[in-house]
Amino acid sequence: MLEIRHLTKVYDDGTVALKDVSFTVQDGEFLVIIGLSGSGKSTLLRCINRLINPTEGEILWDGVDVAKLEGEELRKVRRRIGMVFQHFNLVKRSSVMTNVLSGRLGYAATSSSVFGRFSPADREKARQALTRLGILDQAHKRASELSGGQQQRVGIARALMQDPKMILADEPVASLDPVLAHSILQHLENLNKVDNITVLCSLHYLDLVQRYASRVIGLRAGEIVYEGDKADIMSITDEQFKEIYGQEAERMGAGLEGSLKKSEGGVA
Ligand SMILES: Nc1ncnc2c1ncn2[C@@H]1O[C@H](COP(=O)(O)OP(=O)(O)OP(=O)(O)O)[C@@H](O)[C@H]1O
Repeated sequence: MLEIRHLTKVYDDGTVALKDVSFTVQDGEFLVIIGLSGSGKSTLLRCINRLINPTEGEILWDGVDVAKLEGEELRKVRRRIGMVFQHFNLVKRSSVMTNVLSGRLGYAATSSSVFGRFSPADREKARQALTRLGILDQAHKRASELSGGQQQRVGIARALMQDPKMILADEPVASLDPVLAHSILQHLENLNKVDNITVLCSLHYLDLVQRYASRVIGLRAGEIVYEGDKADIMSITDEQFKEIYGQEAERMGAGLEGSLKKSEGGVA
């Protein structure tokens, strides 16, 4: 279980990005975070794995306060938290395989992996991850040669190499078209349902929120202004969604489900 208690982040320039944020995430949830641009979604996700250091508050993960960890203890916790980024964050000139293997670096006992000598077991694990994401045939291409949807699948395969207990996905489909967005979210849903990996994901289309979230929190100016479970999400109106999200809120469009069968990455 993840318990965020009174989390506050004030950046060096005085910007208050999170203000006394508290919520709990049970293991196995698919929590979606919604909120306008600038509302604090990225800051919140990045505080949880300490890519950003919170100013105040606790991040209790199975009772351990991640906000207080340092050194080896922080490294051990971090390697169980996969991260998926809007712009994929791949090393574009490296191969897909190398990018996926890099997800294993947190487990490296020596520096050998840094120089490209991953163990046969790690390589097999990477092949399995790529197979699961449907892109094993791309393994030896440069990451830059892949389409956006394929690159995001590499990003998920890389996260999978960490044997994550939790995945933080920061606007993972914001750079993708609707069909690819569903394909990527289906992969995350598959990891959530089949492997019981907790997912925390920021999204901004109501259709996607309703389709994938088991629970939603809404942020506005760094504060939680909405919390809803599956039933609440399904009954939310466009007007209510706009109240939380602002006028930018929109639907991706009807009739997508039918076209998914043809998409390149549906988890059939
Ligand atoms: N390094 C930083 N230094 C100062 N202010 C920052 C920094 N990073 C983010 N902010 C500010 O903190 C607030 C929250 O930003 P954050 O990126 O977390 O929001 P967000 O909801 O993820 O927005 P977006 O969807 O645009 O990424 C914004 O006002 C932003 O300008």
